[in-house]
Amino acid sequence: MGQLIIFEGLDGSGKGTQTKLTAQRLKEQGRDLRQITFPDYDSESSALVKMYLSGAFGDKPDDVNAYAASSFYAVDRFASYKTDWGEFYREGGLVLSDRYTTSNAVHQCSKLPPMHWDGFLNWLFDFEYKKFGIPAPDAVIYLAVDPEVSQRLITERYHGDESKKDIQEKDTEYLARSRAAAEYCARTLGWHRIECTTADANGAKSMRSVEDINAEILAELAGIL
Ligand SMILES: Cc1cn([C@H]2C[C@H](O)[C@@H](COP(=O)(O)O)O2)c(=O)[nH]c1=O
Repeated sequence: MGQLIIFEGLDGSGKGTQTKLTAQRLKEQGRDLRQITFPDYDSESSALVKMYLSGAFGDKPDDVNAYAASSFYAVDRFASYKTDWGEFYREGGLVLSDRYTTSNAVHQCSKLPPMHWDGFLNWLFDFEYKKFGIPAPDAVIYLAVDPEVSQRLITERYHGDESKKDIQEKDTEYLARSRAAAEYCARTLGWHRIECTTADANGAKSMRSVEDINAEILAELAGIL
């Protein structure tokens, strides 16, 4: 079996950028690897995910319960494993993924009261890793960002056009609950937490530089790969 490393974080945490940069740096060091990302929007397997995110089942994330929404994303992952990277992984390859089952852990957990989180997480990992049979990650790099900073980054990404946000991005209360769930998962599931926000002398918060964050990620991975 190969190794599977996940990059996780809330929307606007820079996961995509860090996954790409880490892949590039590891390739420069001579590592052969595959880089994947979820949802797999280019594949038909993401049809249900697209319907859900565009509001076909209701315009609030809570209109689709944690278990049903998780199954849409799980099917997308199963298809990608079977048709794209499974063989490479089974033959010993290194796979870096921008989001994975861990995104269901963060974003779907948050639809449930905290007392049900452990039960949901047990169900989720059994469902995806045991019943579906896709691999469990070897390590999860969790990019922690102050919610105020990540909201600013999401708005900038869409140039202030709120209508471009998907139903999860629009719901600020849901995002706050997702942050709580992410911190809980990082703490209880042994994720490697990288603090991506810094504050200046006046307390103004901003993101650390991409290179600075990446150097910390590479140092973490040096102990894993
Ligand atoms: C991959 C994945 C994403 N999500 C959520 C996170 C985002 O709010 C949303 C869309 O992902 P994106 O922002 O990376 O395009 O889907 C899950 O809830 N479970 C998953 O397994």
